[in-house]
This record gives sequence, C-alpha cells and structure tokens, in this order.
Amino acid sequence: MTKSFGSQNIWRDVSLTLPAGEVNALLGPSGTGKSVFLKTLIGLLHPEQGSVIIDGTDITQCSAKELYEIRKLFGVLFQDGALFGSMSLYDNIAFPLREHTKKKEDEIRRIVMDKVELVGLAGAEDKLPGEISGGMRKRAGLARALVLDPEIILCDEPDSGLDPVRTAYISQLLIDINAEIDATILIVTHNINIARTIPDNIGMLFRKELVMFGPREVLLTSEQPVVKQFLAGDRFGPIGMSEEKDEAVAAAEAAMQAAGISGGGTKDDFSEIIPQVQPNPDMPVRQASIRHRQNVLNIINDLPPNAQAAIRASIAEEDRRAMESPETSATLVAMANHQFDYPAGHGFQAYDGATEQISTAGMATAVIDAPTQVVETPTEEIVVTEEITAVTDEGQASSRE
Ligand SMILES: Nc1ncnc2c1ncn2[C@@H]1O[C@H](COP(=O)(O)OP(=O)(O)OP(=O)(O)O)[C@@H](O)[C@H]1O
Repeated sequence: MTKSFGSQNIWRDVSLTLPAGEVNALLGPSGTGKSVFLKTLIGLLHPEQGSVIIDGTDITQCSAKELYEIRKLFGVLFQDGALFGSMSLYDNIAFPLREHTKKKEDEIRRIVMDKVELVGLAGAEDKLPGEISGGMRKRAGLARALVLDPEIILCDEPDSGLDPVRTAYISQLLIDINAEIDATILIVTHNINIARTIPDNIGMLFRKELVMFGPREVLLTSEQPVVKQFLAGDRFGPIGMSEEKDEAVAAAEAAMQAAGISGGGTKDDFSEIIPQVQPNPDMPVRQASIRHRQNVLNIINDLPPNAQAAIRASIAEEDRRAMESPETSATLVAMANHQFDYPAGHGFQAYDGATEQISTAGMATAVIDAPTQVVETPTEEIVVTEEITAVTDEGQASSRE
C-alpha cells in the first residue's frame, strides 16, 4: 500500500502478510505512520494504492456493508484507549456487544465482567474514563477490544502509560489470548522488551518504507544501522530527532563516538535471543507457535546467516526448556502433535541439519530439528500414536510404529 495526506507521503509500497493466528509487532520511529497503518488495515483510512485483503475480501474495494461485517472480526486497542468520556467503563466495554450483537443484558454483563476481571479492572467498572489513570484507560480499551472474541487484534502501543510490571501483565495477556482464541495479533510498539519477547514476527517502518518484516530473529540480529540504533535506543545513527540526518551530522556523530562519547543507548546484545513469553500453564498450547515454527523452517535457508543461527538456537532452546520438566515435556509432545516417548534408557536423537518433517492429520506438523535430545519415559507410559520416520546415525530414514 501507499498512503499520503495531501502532498505528504506517509509510506509507500508497504507489503506484508500477517500469518494467520501469529503474534506480530510493528516498530518504527515516531511519526513514521504506524498508527496510520493500523487505521488503514481496518478501513478507517484509505490507501491511494494497494489493497488490504482480509479473508479474501479487499476492504479497499468492498461495499460499506461488507466492511461493516469485516470490522466485526477486529478488536482494536487505539493508542489513547479511545473511550467515550461520558460513559462508564462498563458501558464503554459493553458498547460493541450492544452495537453488534443481539445479546441480552445479563449475558452482556457476564462477558463484560469477565473481560474487566481479565484486564485487572474489577471494582472500577462504574468509573468514568476521566476518573481513572491513563494505564487503566488503556486496559479498559483492551477489554473493549476483546468482547467480541476478535479474530484479528490490533494494539496501538499497548504499553504506553503503563509501568513495566503492568506492561508485562498486558504482554502475558496478549500471549494467553493468542493461545486461547488463536487470534492474529499486530502490536505497534516502541517497547524493545515487548519486541524481544512477545511477537513471532517483527516489522519496522522507516523512511516511508517497511525496512523488513519476518521472524523476530531476523530483525533482532539485523546489522542494518537503523535497526541497531532503534533497538539500542541510541541517538547516534540514521534516526534523528525530527527527520533523517545529513552527512555533516553523521560525520560529527562518528567523531563523538570515536572520542568515546555515549549516545545513551543500551549495550545489550540483541542477537542474543531471549526466549519468547509462553502462555500461562492453564492455557491451551499456542497453535501459532507450531505454525510459526513450520513457516520459519520453510524459509530458513533464504534468511541471513545470523538469523538462521538465531532461529536454530531459539528452537533448540525452546525444546530444551520444554523437556526440562515432565509438565512442559508434555507440552512439547502436544506442541509437536506427536509422541516423543521412548523406552527408559533409550533416547531419540535428531541431528541438526538433517531436519525431518512428520506430517500429521490436519494442519499441525511435527518437526524434529534439534541437535540431540534425549527423553526418557517409563515403558508403561509409552504411547505411540502414529508412524514416525526418523533419521538414523547413518543419515538413513527409518520408520517405526
Ligand atoms: N488524519 C490525518 N490527516 C493528516 N495527517 C495525518 C493524519 N493522521 C496522521 N497524520 C500524519 O501522519 C504521520 C504519521 O502519523 P502516525 O500517528 O501514524 O505516526 P506513528 O508512527 O504512529 O507515530 P508515534 O510512534 O509517535 O505514535 C504524522 O506526520 C501525522 O501528522
């Protein structure tokens, strides 16, 4: 898509596919048009060129009636919460249910109070938006975004106005919601911690273009100066206070850096991938992580070497953690939709570089892609549910049932 306001071009040729059910983040310096992008996705703004295709319908071309129906698939948390100032939080949160459904008031009450509880606002439901803190307004906006069980959730800076602990709760909530209802989520954020730990995929807008969009490891290990500067939060680099810097400024900065002057950024190594936040134990397995792993393994050979190594390390780390305890080991088994049970004292080994994929019924696919994993299970607990194929020491395929 390309979007301008009058003669001011906001971004051009932005093209991406949000993988269904996955969690995505969009980063970018202030004013690069991230909020405009979200509003374009729901048809509140219209691109001059391009299309927004949702479930096969191009919402830039469809009728007003079709757009109205498609909007019901969305739950949107706007940057400022966008609550009606004259309505209580309860009525704000109930609004989409009253507007879009024929539900009776007692059912509406049940749903609203459930969401109020979910976002930690129990007891505040009768207050007006003007009587609560910015962070509470944000959480009320999220509750309202969730009442219709949306298939697509757009969150414009869910963390703004929240302290780090509340931010962690909101992030966890988004991951739990993704596990529970398999919604496709797009989070616009400046919060690097969210970007590092929450999304499956990350994109970045800069200089009117989408710099990149793909598995989180691609951006986090990127060598692009704009990405590195943004992640580090450093004033030295291509991103300036208002607009891009000219050569003279860049040269002056280089001299300051050479003289040991700090640009204020963190020295964190972002290529050290932090494990993604997992759903709470009472949540179902996040189907998105299964699909995402498969999607990533399909394209891994086309990614930069740093990203490839980071992805392999992430997968190995995920599997290692999952196998550490019997409980999470069960999760791994469920995640892969495949039994990894072997007689006590025996192990299963899969070799890095010899990825073997096992297709199972439906959409789930098990992938063995870890550098040597051993799971020991008492013989009486062995359950083999399907034929599997493994790669042996000699690199030959062998099957067993
Ligand atoms: N309705 C509008 N009419 C004209 N210009 C607009 C409109 N909405 C946004 N803009 C302009 O589009 C540009 C991008 O704004 P946007 O709010 O999308 O940025 P952003 O990346 O979300 O910024 P931030 O990170 O600071 O929230 C800004 O220059 C803004 O002034």
